[in-house]
Amino acid sequence: MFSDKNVKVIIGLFCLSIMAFLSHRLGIVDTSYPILINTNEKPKILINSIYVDANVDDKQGISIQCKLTKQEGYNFCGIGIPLTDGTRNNGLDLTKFNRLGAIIKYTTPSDKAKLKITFRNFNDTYSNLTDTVSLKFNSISYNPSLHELPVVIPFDALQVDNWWVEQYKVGFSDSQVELSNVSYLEILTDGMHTLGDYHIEIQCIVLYGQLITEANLLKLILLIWLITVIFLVTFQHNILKRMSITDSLTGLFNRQGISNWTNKKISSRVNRQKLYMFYLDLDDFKKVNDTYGHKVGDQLLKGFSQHIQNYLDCIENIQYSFARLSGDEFALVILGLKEGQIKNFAASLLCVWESPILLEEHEPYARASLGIAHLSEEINTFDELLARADSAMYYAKKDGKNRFKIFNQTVSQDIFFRKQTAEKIKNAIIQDKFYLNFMPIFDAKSLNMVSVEVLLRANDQTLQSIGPEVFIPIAEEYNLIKNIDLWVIEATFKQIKSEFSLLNLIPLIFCINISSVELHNPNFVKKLTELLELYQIKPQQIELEVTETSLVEADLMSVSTLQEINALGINLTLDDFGTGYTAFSQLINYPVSCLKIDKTFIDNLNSADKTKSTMIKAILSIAESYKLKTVGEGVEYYEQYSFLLEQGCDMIQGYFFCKPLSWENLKKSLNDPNQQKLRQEKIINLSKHSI
Ligand SMILES: Nc1nc2c(ncn2[C@@H]2O[C@H](COP(=O)(O)OP(=O)(O)OP(=O)(O)O)[C@@H](O)[C@H]2O)c(=O)[nH]1
Repeated sequence: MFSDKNVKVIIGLFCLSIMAFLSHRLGIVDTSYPILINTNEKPKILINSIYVDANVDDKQGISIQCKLTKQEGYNFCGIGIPLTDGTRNNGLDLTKFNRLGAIIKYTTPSDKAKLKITFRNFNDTYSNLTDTVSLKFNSISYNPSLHELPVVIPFDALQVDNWWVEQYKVGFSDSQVELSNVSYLEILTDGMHTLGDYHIEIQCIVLYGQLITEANLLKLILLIWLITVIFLVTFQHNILKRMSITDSLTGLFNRQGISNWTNKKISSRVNRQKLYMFYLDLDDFKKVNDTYGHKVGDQLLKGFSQHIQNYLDCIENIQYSFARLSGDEFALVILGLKEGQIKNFAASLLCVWESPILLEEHEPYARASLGIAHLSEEINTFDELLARADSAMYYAKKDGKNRFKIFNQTVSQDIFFRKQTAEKIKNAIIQDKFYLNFMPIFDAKSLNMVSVEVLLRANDQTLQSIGPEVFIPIAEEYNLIKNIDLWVIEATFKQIKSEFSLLNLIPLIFCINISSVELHNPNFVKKLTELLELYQIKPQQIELEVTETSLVEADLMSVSTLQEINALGINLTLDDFGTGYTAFSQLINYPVSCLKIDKTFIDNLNSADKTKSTMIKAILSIAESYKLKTVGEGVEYYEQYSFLLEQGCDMIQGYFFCKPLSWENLKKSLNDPNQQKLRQEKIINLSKHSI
């Protein structure tokens, strides 16, 4: 619970407490008060009998000479030392002292004679200035001949004189020793039982005490501990509270912080119409991490947030809250902009990070997509507002990134559509409404069918009408793709098993597409292995296709998953090759055995622009040098086929030879020996025409 700093404070305080206690015990905080030096009042002779003569000499210390001439009644003689000017509440407070040290020489006719020391305390409840005897007698009697000099008398040994208690009829509470307002110190013979000379010579009387009593010191230490602990707990609580709303990397608010801020503004209902939420997501931030490393990525996030903050601080008449939500996602809530200003503001925000962000060694560019949502009447919480801005941002990304999109009716309808589609996908999985089609792939030279790409189809009408190119990305967005991938793999394996003998005679490879999320799914390879065993499928019968774009990140996990798949004996194809950013030299890092040239290159082969054909030539030549097989997909015309054949493409896939087949038609095609011949004849005929 406590931070290192707090632990240090506690340890420090503990040491100080011990030191204070030990110092107290060792007397370092002791104090003393020499009475004879500090009093200006004249000592007084105290006697109670006409048979006693006394005279005082106060030149060196104070001494008194008494002579008892006749023994009758109780006789005493001594010195009274006034400690005050005699006014009622002007006595000494001796409570901070705990002992008295005295050098008093006492000469008597008998060595049994005792000396009495009395502190006289004034207390309004029983004392009267006109009757000095009414001052309480806090006394001790001792025999000086039994003690070495100086004698030390602890105050604990003082007692209130009994005769005084009885004479003044004081109650229990007042018959205790009391030293808070001491007016006199008396040093007397405690009775004079033998005739003769009594001599009291007071050389020195010192009161000893401590600046603070042990009990008070302990109380003080306890109080300091209490205050410190309360302070530390409050301090710690504030730190934790602050941490709980702060992003540690950028120092901005985190999601909780901006949520609190925004919800307060929403509930205050002031200026609602001027509150806008901006959802910012950096574009292609993964690439920054991959190219420069996470440390630079972190610096970029900091630099980016600083750029925006600096910009916002220059804008007058707005209130804002800016937060990092997670990863490369930020939220900005602005209060004070009018509707007409929003587009300009968003456009200027996009310019803020146009210049490169200067880091120690690199100068990476930050680009971001913005989603904007306005606080309308039907929105009551931060989360609702954020969800809208997030959806709008999603569209800004889809439209090409580095732009802004304001949440509107179209966005809202599209979200509704996507949610509904996701629901349908879920139901289709549960109700087994998917089925498979098979797209043949032919050897470019022999035109023999060597493999088929497994295609997912849905029985559900809506899914059928929108097609897999729309519903598969939605399945990815709603995290349903893993279920679909496994469904396709298992369904394919079941079909292969059902035609075991046919597929034993005609070796055909089934190419199955898997989503990029499987490359980060630690259970995928295990599940794949289980299914291979369950349906007794030979790994050589299967090929898995991953899109090139899923490998852009080139992270270690993707590569290691690919290696594990490869180790099972399953070959890998890089699908849609040419659309991603894979440098050709990177191909060596991926354990793939085949490249599938993206359809967009083949579609545009006939155009005047020769960049596509140049690209195909480059891909084919690099594949040859890396000893990778190649497939040209989306071949629809003879010219496309002949170009690919001429350039050395190994396999061809496309409507030119065959459309996707159902399982039944695939079987028929496999069983028909004339099919290959027909394809060859088609080529021969078309080649004659083209000459
Ligand atoms: N350096 C750094 N990277 C992070 C941090 N948190 C998340 N990331 C990475 O940020 C990247 C976020 O990527 P995405 O937003 O999904 O993808 P993108 O590359 O920005 O692509 P688009 O958003 O589609 O433009 C991931 O690679 C995360 O691993 C962080 O604290 N520091």
